[in-house]
Amino acid sequence: MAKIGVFDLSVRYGKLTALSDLSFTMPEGERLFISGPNGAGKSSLLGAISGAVRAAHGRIEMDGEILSGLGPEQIARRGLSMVPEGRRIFASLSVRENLMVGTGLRRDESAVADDLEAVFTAFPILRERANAPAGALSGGQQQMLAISRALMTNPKVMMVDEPSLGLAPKVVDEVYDRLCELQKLRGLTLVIVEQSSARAARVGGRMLLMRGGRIVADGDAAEFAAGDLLTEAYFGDPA
Ligand SMILES: Nc1ncnc2c1ncn2[C@@H]1O[C@H](COP(=O)(O)OP(=O)(O)OP(=O)(O)O)[C@@H](O)[C@H]1O
Repeated sequence: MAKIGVFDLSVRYGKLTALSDLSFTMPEGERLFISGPNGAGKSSLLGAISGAVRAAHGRIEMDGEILSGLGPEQIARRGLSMVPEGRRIFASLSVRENLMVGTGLRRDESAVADDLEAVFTAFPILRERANAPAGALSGGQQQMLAISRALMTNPKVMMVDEPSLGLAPKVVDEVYDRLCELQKLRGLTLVIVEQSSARAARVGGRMLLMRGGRIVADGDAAEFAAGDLLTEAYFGDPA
């Protein structure tokens, strides 16, 4: 059974069609990059899966259960967590308070404490700065905080919208290294919006290339970057 299944999904904003009859499935533990130019529909796809954006038609499933029609909180309770574009941390709250925001739906207090320890072990800087206001962190540290906050919900599936946005290449490397370690450690199914197919190829995984609200290619990220120079030239590559 697929971990995530998307079937004939369409999303419209008024008269504008953002996603058009889009379908794909992904198995548990997969790392899937979603790439494509501005306006391709990448964020709309993540929004529809997480319940933040309403589908015009189609069906989304997780572990065979239909998610369509459920709200973001109900979907989060089923184990799907989202790291939004722009990170959206609470600048005036401390790092620790930001992390605890992610645990609002959980009742398992001792497991929450274990997860906090695991996050602090993965990102020692967050332990060091636990009582500092999150707004005082650097951009890369804020991205790590946003990822950690999502992990504190104890997700099975995590979706990250453009983790490299506005970060220096070296910091992006570090964010991806940690993300991949955590995926392995927790057996996460990971969906990442990444504009740079070269970056996706370096990290490794499957890639869906979107354009105009449709999937135009689906394959190994490394093969895209190595073999399809025309695509690369057409879409450009900010990395
Ligand atoms: N809330 C909204 N209301 C109206 N139109 C929207 C809304 N959100 C997105 N759109 C439009 O839907 C299309 C898909 O946008 P979306 O943000 O999903 O693409 P994207 O691939 O994530 O783009 P980017 O890389 O720029 O973030 C675009 O034409 C966009 O202008």
